Amino acid sequence: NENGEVDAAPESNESEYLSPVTVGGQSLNLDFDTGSADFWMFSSSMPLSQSQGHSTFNASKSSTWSVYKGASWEISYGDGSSASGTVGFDTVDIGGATVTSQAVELATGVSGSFTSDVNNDGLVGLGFSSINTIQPQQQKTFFENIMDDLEQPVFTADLEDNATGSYNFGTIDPSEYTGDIHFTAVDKSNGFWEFASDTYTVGGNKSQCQTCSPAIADTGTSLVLVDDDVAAAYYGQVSSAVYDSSQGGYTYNCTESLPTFGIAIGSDYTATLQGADITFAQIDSQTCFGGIQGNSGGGIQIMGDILLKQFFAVFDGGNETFGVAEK
Ligand SMILES: CC1CCN(C(=N)N)CC1
Ligand SMILES: CC1CCN(C(=N)N)CC1
Repeated sequence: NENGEVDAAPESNESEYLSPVTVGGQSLNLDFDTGSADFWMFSSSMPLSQSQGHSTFNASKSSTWSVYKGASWEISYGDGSSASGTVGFDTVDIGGATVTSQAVELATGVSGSFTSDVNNDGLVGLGFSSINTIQPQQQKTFFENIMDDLEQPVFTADLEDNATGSYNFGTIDPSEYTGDIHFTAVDKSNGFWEFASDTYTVGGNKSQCQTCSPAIADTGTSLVLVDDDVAAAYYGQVSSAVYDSSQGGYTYNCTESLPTFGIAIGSDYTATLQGADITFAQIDSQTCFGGIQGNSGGGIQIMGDILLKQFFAVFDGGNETFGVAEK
């Protein structure tokens, strides 16, 4: 088996987690993103104005690189950022787990938010390859390529609050969680680790959903984005909360003690966040920005890092399930 384990280091404002990956002998810090399926890196063939401050991959320095002639890719993300470029194949090693011919996408252009995000040298998409953007032929993700060689066809995410956590490929490490892992079935038809989430709790009081959009487990999104009626119900219990369109979400007085928030993971477990773990950022001396926000009617609920970092998360490619445990 080819199990592998790497650190997941939180970026300064905990907006993302970065992990060291070796491609053709070159090491870069990449953002593992279960909400997408493209593996791409900043490259030496980008304008310096876009790559300054980043590590870049130089295909001509890799003895194992091969070009995917005529192929290209182009992706845009929920936050409006985007990237595009060319494609090749190389040996990818993530903490000892190795794929000898991984489709690797080299950026020839990225949007401003990637250039300014200097710790992020690219992404490892860990969603399903039905949403990979490579043309003329979609290519498999690192996990899809290695899954059958792993001890178990799983990867786990132990993201931490203000500390370095880890991603593990091939094993579920019992030292990383307590109690039971609560699994739910995954519907991969949209390319995400998607599951039903039909109830929620605010301050311990359970409510039935109204919009009831399916949820995805998404390591590449910072916040928890719930249906707008759920966000309104939550902040309705926070006396100083207002929807501040200039900030793009709900803000409140940082001195408030926030109610707990729970979200169903499938039909028999509610993942509950403590009030103290819900604030995402302080935006001025008195005002805080919530880690729970509405999805603007997006039709999907996104369980991002604000939630994932409070739990141990298991992505099971064999059973096509997703599970969380306390830790
Ligand atoms: C549905 C969206 C969730 C956020 N995204 C992502 N993590 N790459 C994009 C897709
Ligand atoms: C999936 C996300 C990764 C980080 N992003 C960024 N640096 N602009 C946004 C997309």
